[in-house]
This record gives sequence, C-alpha cells and structure tokens, in this order.
Amino acid sequence: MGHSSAVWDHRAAIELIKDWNGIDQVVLRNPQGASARVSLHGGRVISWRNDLGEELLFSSSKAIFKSPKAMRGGISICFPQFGNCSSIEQQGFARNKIWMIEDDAPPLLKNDIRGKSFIDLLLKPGEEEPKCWPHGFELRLRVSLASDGNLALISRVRNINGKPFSFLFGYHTYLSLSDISEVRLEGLETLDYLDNLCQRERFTEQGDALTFESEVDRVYLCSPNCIAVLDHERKRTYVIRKEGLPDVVVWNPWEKKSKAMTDFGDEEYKQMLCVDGAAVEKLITLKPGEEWTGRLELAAVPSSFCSDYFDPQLK
Ligand SMILES: O=P(O)(O)OC[C@H]1O[C@H](O)[C@H](O)[C@@H](O)[C@@H]1O
Repeated sequence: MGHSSAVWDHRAAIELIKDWNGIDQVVLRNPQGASARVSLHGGRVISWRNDLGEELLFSSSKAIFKSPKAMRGGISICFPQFGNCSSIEQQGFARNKIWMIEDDAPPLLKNDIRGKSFIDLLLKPGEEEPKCWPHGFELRLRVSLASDGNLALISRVRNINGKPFSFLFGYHTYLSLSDISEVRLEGLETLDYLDNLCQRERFTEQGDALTFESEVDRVYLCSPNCIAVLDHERKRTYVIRKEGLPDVVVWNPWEKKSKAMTDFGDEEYKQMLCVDGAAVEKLITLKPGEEWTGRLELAAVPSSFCSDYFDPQLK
C-alpha cells in the first residue's frame, strides 16, 4: 500500500546512519522508492536516486572520503566563497565542516513540506573559525525529496554579527551522464559568460544549446531560473530550477586535467558535468539581522516528458 501525501510523515521517511568515518548521514525516501542521502560532513548531498534505483549524481570512484578533504561528487554547498579568488579555501569552508541536524528550524516563507521527506541542517561558526572570514553567521540547509522524486535544496544565510558581511554561494552539482559528448545544455544561449580558462574574460554565448568537446569552466551571468541538461543516450533530462542565484557555473575538466587530479578517474570526465546554481559574480551583502535565501530544485525526467517540465520562456 502506498502512502497518500496527506498522511505521509516526513519523519518516518528519514533514516540516520553512520558512514565509515563515523559521520552521520541522513537518508530521505519517498513513497515511490526514490531516495537521497545527505552527509553531515559539509551538508553534502552524496546520492540522489530515482524510483528505479538509478543514481542521478556523479561521484568519483577515486573520491577521498576523509575530512578535511571534500569528496569529489554529489552536491557541495560552497560558502562563503566559490572558486579560489580570495584567501578563503577553494569553494569555501562550509563543505569541509561538520553540520548539525536542526529539529526546530525557523519556518520558511514558502511552506512547501507537504508530501516531502526532508531534513534541516545548520552550520554555525565553530571555535577554530577561519581568521580569513571572522563573521557571525548561521547557514541553514533544508534538503527535501518530493513524492515525484524531485530534490530541493534551500539555503538560508543569516547575519548574527554586529557588522555587515559579504559572501558568494554555490550549489556545486555533479550530474551523472551517459557520455558528455551526447549531452546538450539548454537555457544559456545568448548569455554573457566569464571564461575561467581565459582569466575570466567576458564572452557572449552563441544562439545554440551548449554541447561539449573540450574542457569548460564558465560562469554564465544573469541566467534564467530554469535550464535543462539533455542526456540523449540515457533518454533523461535534468531540469534545474533556481531562485536567488543569478549565475550558472558549468565545468568539465576534460582529459588532461582529469589525469592531474588524484581523486578522479582518468576517463570519468565523460560521465559527469557540473552545472552549479550560484551567486559568483557579485557578492551578496547582509546587514546585521538580515537573511538571504537561495534555492535549487532538480528533476530528472524521461526525455519524452521534458517538454512538460522545461519551458525555456520561464525566467
Ligand atoms: O574540485 P571541486 O571543488 O569539485 O571544484 C572543481 C571546479 O569547480 C568549479 O566549478 C570551478 O569553476 C572550477 O574552476 C573548479 O576547479
């Protein structure tokens, strides 16, 4: 017997387990059999599976699972930095910290928990806080899995400091693909982007959907809030919706860089693409007491259904 969404108890649909380092992981399940797994190490989503049990996020077979190294794969929460252009470590420190579960998280403005299994996580500055970013903050993350299998991440940053602070943010998302050369990314056509491979020089994308035949590392600016990654071979489309995150970072290291990474298989670049909802170009500034919210929602649908989900006009 399935559960109807009216009686679906989100607490019954979550399970706490320990990983091989003794760090807690939270497993979310929906009544149809889809699941998501979140590690308290970094608040990272390390797995997202559909109701057929197929893994939708890429994780490197050579990933290192030992703190303080961030594991290569899944979705990492990049805060208060994205990239490596300041004294803060690459992609920020949040993904290397141990988060805690928050049982009574402050309610979200959009109350959308019905029929979802979800977990609320919290990161606050610890005692050995980085000297390079000495601010009083609360970073909240709600990860939820809906009855249709969609995965949503909602992050809130609150300034509990006496002074304003600024940060960057990104959901660094490793999508699992059949073969990068069979993939199209739609929704970024005609946008301006900064090319990280050319000292962040600014270019304008041509009119066609993106396809991939070499290394790519770009920040697409002021992007629409809905984009789609079409995997023709697997007949699967990822629909990515974001709110509060103006930019999209697209990254694939390709062959040469893959070989230089110790935690990545030589050929694994073919099975992944990072498509990150992010706020990278401009810093977000919060005055004391202010809060910022950024949201990412991922759907993985059979390609034949995707026209129902993906409306390129949706901004
Ligand atoms: O090593 P990771 O944290 O997965 O990051 C890998 C990459 O992700 C980002 O998207 C950047 O734009 C890249 O320059 C970076 O090297």
